[in-house]
Amino acid sequence: MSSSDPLLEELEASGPVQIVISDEEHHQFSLDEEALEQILLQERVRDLHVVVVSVAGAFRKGKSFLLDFMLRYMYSQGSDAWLGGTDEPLTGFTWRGGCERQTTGIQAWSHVFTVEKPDGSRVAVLLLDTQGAFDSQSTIKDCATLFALSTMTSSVQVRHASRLFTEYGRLAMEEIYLKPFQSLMFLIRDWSYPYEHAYGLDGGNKFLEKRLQVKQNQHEELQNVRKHIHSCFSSISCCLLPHPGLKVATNPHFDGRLRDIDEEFKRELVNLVPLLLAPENLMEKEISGSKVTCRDLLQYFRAYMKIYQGEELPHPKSMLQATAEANNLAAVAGAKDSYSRSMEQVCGGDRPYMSPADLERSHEELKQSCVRQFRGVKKMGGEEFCLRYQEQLEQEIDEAYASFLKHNDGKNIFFAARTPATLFAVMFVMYVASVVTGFVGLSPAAALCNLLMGLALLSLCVWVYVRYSGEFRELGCFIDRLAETLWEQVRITANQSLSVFCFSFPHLHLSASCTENIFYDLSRFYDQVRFSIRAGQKNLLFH
Ligand SMILES: Nc1nc2c(ncn2[C@@H]2O[C@H](COP(=O)(O)OP(=O)(O)OP(=O)(O)O)[C@@H](O)[C@H]2O)c(=O)[nH]1
Ligand SMILES: [Mg+2]
Repeated sequence: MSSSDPLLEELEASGPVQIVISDEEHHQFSLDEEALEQILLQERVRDLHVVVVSVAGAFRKGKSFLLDFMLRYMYSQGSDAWLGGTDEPLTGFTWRGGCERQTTGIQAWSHVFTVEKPDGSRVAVLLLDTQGAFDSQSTIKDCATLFALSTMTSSVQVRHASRLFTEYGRLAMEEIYLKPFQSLMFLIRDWSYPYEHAYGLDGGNKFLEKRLQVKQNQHEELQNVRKHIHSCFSSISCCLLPHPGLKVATNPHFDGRLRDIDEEFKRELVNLVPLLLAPENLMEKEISGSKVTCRDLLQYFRAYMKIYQGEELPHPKSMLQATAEANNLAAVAGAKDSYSRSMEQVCGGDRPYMSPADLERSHEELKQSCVRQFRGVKKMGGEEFCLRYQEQLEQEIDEAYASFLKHNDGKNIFFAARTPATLFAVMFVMYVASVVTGFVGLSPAAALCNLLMGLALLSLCVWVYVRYSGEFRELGCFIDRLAETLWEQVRITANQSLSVFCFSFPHLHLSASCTENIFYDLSRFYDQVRFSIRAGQKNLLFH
């Protein structure tokens, strides 16, 4: 790869990006949409299905530390030596020792990895780090918001045991009959009882099974959590990790190098990370049964963030509503993007001028196919809800068409020459008028005509200068508008005269619509003829 390779440059510049910002004072969170857009809307990944891996849990437990090993795995692209050199400091998401919290809000790794799965599909992998819960500065609502956000947006969440959000999942469940969350992995660190349950996934799963058993003598609430957690997540697992050693936990100068980490911990880490990130284990984010692309994920973030900005914790129903809304918005965005891309190919910047009728025909065809695409996406919220978004899509497509049309008009050489042509015409008419009026002795009228001719000439000079230099563009637009108004006036007057003419000579068989907009209809007529010839229907020519 050369150093000017954009992917290489992006890799070199990659780092943690704050996507959810926490306002400490007001206990509010806000989404940095621009930052998230820059990550998720990169051309390389925006249409790929996304795997979102997040690590959440109590504060100061080593979440960012673990994520940095995940980053090493992702960057090594399947190499066996992914864990790194013995003296390499651990970098990536910022981590440190001590008892003061480090990560706030939600951070994403700016580089979205692309991985080919064994079935040949390419997926995008996004890594998220979240603020730790239960620190002294956050309220219960803060913790709940962040947990819920990362649970709702990730396909695999690694976290310490918590029961806070299983309730959300359960209530949403009642209405959609699908498991609302995907994969949850409890990670239990500093496990001290390997003689009862061995380190790793097997021991962890056995431990979890035992813990999730419902017993009659348990408190009802605990029983409920145990019952419901399985109905909320498609898969739940547990992994037990050994203590990483005293240097990791207590040495203030520890910089993450492998030399200072216990062998046993490293051994388990080598097993754990591929369980989450190996191509065959990657799990795409799904919402209501359909896989989500990076572009869709942006909509979900926006929708969820909106409902978490209120004073209260949102009701599960509004979470469901937000999901349905985002679901539909994502389908709108996907369909509109298909429309814009196809139209770009038909009449984009580098394509030559196209006749308005051909353009309209392509627009209608593409609009139909994009609406079909929208309707084909599995969506939540019912038919009526979906119709609202279909209308929005149609409106957005029409708006995009209007700008494509304008752009296309701009490529028409006659359209571009309209202003100077009009000004020339004004000058010519005024010149003739001044000669005639001068000849019959109406000298004030002749002077007025001369003045108008001079003004038209001045406008023409200014217009040429503006077009050439790109300065005083406002003035240029004003002259364009003035010329257009004049042109339109002349056109309307000409049409009206033509109507009167047709009315007086009906045997000419000029249609009524033709008199309304003769120029446009003539071009349509011409296109129709051309189209008919192309279709081999030569008889249409004589209609
Ligand atoms: N005991 C123990 N310490 C660990 C483990 N993993 C990392 N640490 C240490 O935990 C400390 C905190 O690590 P971070 O990754 O910053 O923790 P965090 O959970 O991201 O912290 P916040 O962002 O503040 O919530 C560091 O000093 C790590 O060396 C572990 O498995 N066990
Ligand atoms: Mg952290």
